[in-house]
Amino acid sequence: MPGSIKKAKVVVSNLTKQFGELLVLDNINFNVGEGEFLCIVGPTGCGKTTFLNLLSKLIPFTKGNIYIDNEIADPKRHNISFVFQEPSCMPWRTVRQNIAYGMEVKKFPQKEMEERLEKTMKLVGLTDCADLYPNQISSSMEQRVAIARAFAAKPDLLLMDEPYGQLDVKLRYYLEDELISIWQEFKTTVIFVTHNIEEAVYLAERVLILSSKPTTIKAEINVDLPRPRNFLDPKFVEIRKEVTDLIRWW
Ligand SMILES: Nc1ncnc2c1ncn2[C@@H]1O[C@H](COP(=O)(O)OP(=O)(O)OP(=O)(O)O)[C@@H](O)[C@H]1O
Repeated sequence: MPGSIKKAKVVVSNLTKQFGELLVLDNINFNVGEGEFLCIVGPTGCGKTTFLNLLSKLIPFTKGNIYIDNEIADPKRHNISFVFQEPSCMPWRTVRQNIAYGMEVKKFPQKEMEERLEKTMKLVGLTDCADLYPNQISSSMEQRVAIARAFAAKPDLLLMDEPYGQLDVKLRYYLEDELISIWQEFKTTVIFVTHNIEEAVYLAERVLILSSKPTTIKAEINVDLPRPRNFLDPKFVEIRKEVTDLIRWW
């Protein structure tokens, strides 16, 4: 874990998931540091989405446990936000109202809500569209709204499931930089799942590499490169190759 991270925010302990006879996740153990950006990569069908669903307690696990701030993770007590591959905006709310939603639910004081709202919209370049409705903006803009909403609500843990999977490469590079800016500003603890090894090495402080089923953690790679990262930096290329070699299942 990078030296700047002192405290474990999330502890995943002996996590096991079976669907009937099918053992998907097999005794997974790891910690996520407070404010860390962790990426998870792994072969198709190894259980990445299942894993995020377990973390957010959308589905029950077979064995093991997840702790947040040393307590058993509980969606009633902890704020676990999720950003999916498909943007999910409420069509009857404007951009501003969509971003404010999580803060309203959590009853943020009005002044704090307005400050965070303005700051977030600026960080993701949405200030000029604040009063538009989701059907008036592009789907990449909608995804920015979903991401802004998730960060604005001060989650204990933010789970991201391939949020840029549908976007073209150029736009994705741009949004990845934007994501790092907002993460650096709010110091949120993030778990980001992706198929894309380059994306993982670009974003993460640490990459967890999952095996194929029954899935375990095959390796863990620290990415100690300065930001903004450069895809052509020989050290970047070296880490990308290391992750690729570890994930290779063909
Ligand atoms: N509700 C379910 N019932 C039975 N099996 C399931 C269920 N959900 C997922 N699985 C199985 O669990 C395994 C892991 O699925 P999951 O979607 O989590 O993988 P993934 O790594 O996210 O896949 P991908 O890389 O394609 O996104 C797969 O074999 C899938 O068929």
